[in-house]
Amino acid sequence: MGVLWGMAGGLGGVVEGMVGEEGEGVVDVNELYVKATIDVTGATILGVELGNLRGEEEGGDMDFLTSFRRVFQQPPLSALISFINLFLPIRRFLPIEANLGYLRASAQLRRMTLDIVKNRVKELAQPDYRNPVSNGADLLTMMLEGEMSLSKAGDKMTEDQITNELLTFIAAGHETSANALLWASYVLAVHPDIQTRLRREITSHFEAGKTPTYEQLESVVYLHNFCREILRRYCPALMTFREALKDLTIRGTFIPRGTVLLLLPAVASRTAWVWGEDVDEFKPERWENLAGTEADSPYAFGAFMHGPRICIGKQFAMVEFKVLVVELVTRFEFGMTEELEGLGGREPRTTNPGMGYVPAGGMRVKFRKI
Ligand code: HEM
Repeated sequence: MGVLWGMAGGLGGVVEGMVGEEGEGVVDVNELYVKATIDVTGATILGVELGNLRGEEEGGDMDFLTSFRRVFQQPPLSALISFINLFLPIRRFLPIEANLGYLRASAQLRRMTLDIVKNRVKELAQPDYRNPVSNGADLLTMMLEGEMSLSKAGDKMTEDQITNELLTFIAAGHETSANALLWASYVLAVHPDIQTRLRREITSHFEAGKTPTYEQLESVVYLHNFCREILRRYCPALMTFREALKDLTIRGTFIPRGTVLLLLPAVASRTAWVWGEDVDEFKPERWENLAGTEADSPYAFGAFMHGPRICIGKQFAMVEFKVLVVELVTRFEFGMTEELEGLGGREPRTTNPGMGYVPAGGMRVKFRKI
């Protein structure tokens, strides 16, 4: 929790710097939140300080960040190749720079992550070592400590396997969280009533000047409902895959064994016969009165999916999301830019194709220091 609050404070500080002396300004939250969640990923998954949010010139591991961004924030052509590659493995054969640059960056990112793993193994062999970034509470340190407690060599993961796991967490853990925060900022800007209530509920639960505990954070029911409603209405991960392990029939359609199914978690979360006719409205209070199919079925809310492949970072993601929302909403008022006002109540267009639910032209929101 301490690491997360520290990172949230850093984000608040950067926004404060952006709004300057006047205390008010327009901020491109897309770029900003991706930077913030990359830094959270660095600290909590790897136990390293990436310094992305502070700005490249002020330090941080630039080589790591450059390859990280090249892989996870791909330019449009590279993103299109990645999308096609999900269905047709073209990455291995395509000799164009958009593809080759991506392949080089991914190989470099892998090498650097493996180096971090190897270094941490050496660091942990020192008797008094304590990771200074995460205080020992990062995933890599915890995995290695777990491995060290295993007695049989055959039970242990190799450094390569650990690296693969870490890369999966890095890939899955930052953009989804950044998208959730982006849509939260949009909703706060366009619904001042929700913003006021959220701020009031938060401040009434926390002691001024003291870092809230996990229990205090979890006790703010409206915050919990607000965050779940964001994830329902603006489901950040658009798609995931499953393979049918046996022949089956779903609602009259026969699906042979081996079929790869594309699942769209957002569909259940935006279906009127599940959630009711007000499915498209943003209503945090709907979570207080769940009564129909949405209450009966655990599958109604699909943001993290279900079953053995459910998002393993779900609990962490919820805490991270809440901490960042608390930090921002208690330090700033959110308002609409002329651009958002010009949409006349319509939502910004989103990218297509894409793996995430992201506004096509980015998202700019007005921040005013409280
Ligand atoms: C609001 C934020 C997030 C959302 C909406 C989200 C959603 C998802 C979804 C839909 C999946 C696919 C699950 C499936 O196929 O059944 C997934 C997988 C995964 N998520 Fe998240 N996620 C979020 C944040 C995070 C964070 C912060 C982490 C890491 C700390 C994380 C780690 C993972 C991992 C490792 C997987 C792969 C699991 C596997 O392949 O078995 N996620 N996530």
